[in-house]
Amino acid sequence: MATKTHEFADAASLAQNLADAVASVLKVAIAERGTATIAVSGGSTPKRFFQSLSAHKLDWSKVTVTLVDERFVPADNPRSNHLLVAENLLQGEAAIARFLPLYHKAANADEAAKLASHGIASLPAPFDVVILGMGNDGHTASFFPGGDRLEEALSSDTPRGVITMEAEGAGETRLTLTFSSLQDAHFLVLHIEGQAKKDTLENALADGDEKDMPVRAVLRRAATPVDIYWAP
Ligand SMILES: O=C(O)[C@H](O)[C@@H](O)[C@H](O)[C@H](O)COP(=O)(O)O
Repeated sequence: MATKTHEFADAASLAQNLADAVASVLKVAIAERGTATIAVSGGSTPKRFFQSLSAHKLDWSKVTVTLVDERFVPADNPRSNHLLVAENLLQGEAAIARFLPLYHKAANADEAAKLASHGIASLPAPFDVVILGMGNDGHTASFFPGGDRLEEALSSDTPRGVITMEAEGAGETRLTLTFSSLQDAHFLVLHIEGQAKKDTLENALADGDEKDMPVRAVLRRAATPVDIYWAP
């Protein structure tokens, strides 16, 4: 279990420091490869970080932004992670970045997941940056406890790509990157805030089954050491 924790006095300084670190990784990727990729999570936590990152001066025309997971809803739905990213990250300097959606207007979520997988497969692997969040139930991405395809999503044998996930705590049907898609990112971040999430993390770092707290799969088995960013 390789993790490094970065604690900050408040959310604003976390957002600025994480944005600085991510921008540095993206710049190196662009310098070395001519392109850069970042997969981000939704939820309420990352909004300030997105806004800080969007102000960074780098060649955003060389950056592809995608999602770690998405609700199976169109981008005009208030629950859409695409909408959250469009309104908070794809602004300012970052407005010209390419966005690769997971949601597609398809007959069903499985068809949308297949289309999303094709899109992800078109990107160089591994991701340069993956930003994960965590729920107080120990989910990350859309790896929810009790998820109908949780075992498949977490299996190292499941190829890179996007699969659907149904779970009691998930609300709509989800589209999620598989564990193998995100676990070897060059910069793998778990961004959490508040004491409740810190307590949940301590629980996740203790013994227990991955199925009960799926974030354990990332904390225990990710090829890349996880950088945990936390503020009260
Ligand atoms: O689509 C989502 O909601 C996210 O990908 C999800 O995994 C999120 O990171 C956690 O649920 C934490 O959400 P909060 O930041 O709102 O606590």
